[in-house]
Amino acid sequence: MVRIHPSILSADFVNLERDLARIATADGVHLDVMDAHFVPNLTFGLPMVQRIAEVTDLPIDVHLMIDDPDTWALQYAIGGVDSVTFHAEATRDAVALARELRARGTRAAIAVKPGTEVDLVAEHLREFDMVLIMTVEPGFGGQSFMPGMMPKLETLRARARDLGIDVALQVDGGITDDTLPIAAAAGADVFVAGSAVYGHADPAERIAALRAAGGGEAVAAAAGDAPAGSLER
Ligand SMILES: O=C(CO)[C@H](O)[C@H](O)COP(=O)(O)O
Ligand SMILES: [Co+2]
Repeated sequence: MVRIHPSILSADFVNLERDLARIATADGVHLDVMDAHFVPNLTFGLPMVQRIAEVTDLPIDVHLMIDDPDTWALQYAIGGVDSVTFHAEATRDAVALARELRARGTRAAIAVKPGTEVDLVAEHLREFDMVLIMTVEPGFGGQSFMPGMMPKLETLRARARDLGIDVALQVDGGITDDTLPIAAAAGADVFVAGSAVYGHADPAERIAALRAAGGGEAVAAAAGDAPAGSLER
């Protein structure tokens, strides 16, 4: 299954409601929260996520690139937010945080930067609904895909198979028509795309093209399907 989650990082923040409407055929929307500490960039925080949740029916996938998610991540477990992703590198107790998120009805996801191994994540894979393998250094859109991250996906997909669990594997950074099939072959099933969607005149056409590149059928989460969420446990 190929799920496309456009990142609004490359959208027009002044015309965000319009740009959200343009990706209505996507499977979810990816919101990059950056604090200028964990990453060298600053985007937006909870008020913006709350407002976006009011105007879109798409399942929201919040990617927290912030220090101290143990303290802040639970704030994002609000209506309309399907999953909250925190970084392994910034979290004191990832298992405890994942359990708290799940207890609040939000899917829990853990992200790893390119330099972080996935051994510990693999060890506790049952605790997470999704693992985000960063295929660029977090902080900015428009960077080049790092194919060297593919063994991490293969390791986690094999581990999930061994455990008999269905965990979503997301990739984020440099996803295009050319790189999506590489990540899909390695085991990814949720694909974040910022510039490959919003860097073009017709985002809906780009979503369809990315799905086709993954060999996936159009599985658009039409408005009204949102409660089903974009990630299946
Ligand atoms: O988390 C991110 C950056 O840290 C973004 O989600 C990602 O970079 C999307 O942008 P693009 O598809 O243009 O690479
Ligand atoms: Co992201």
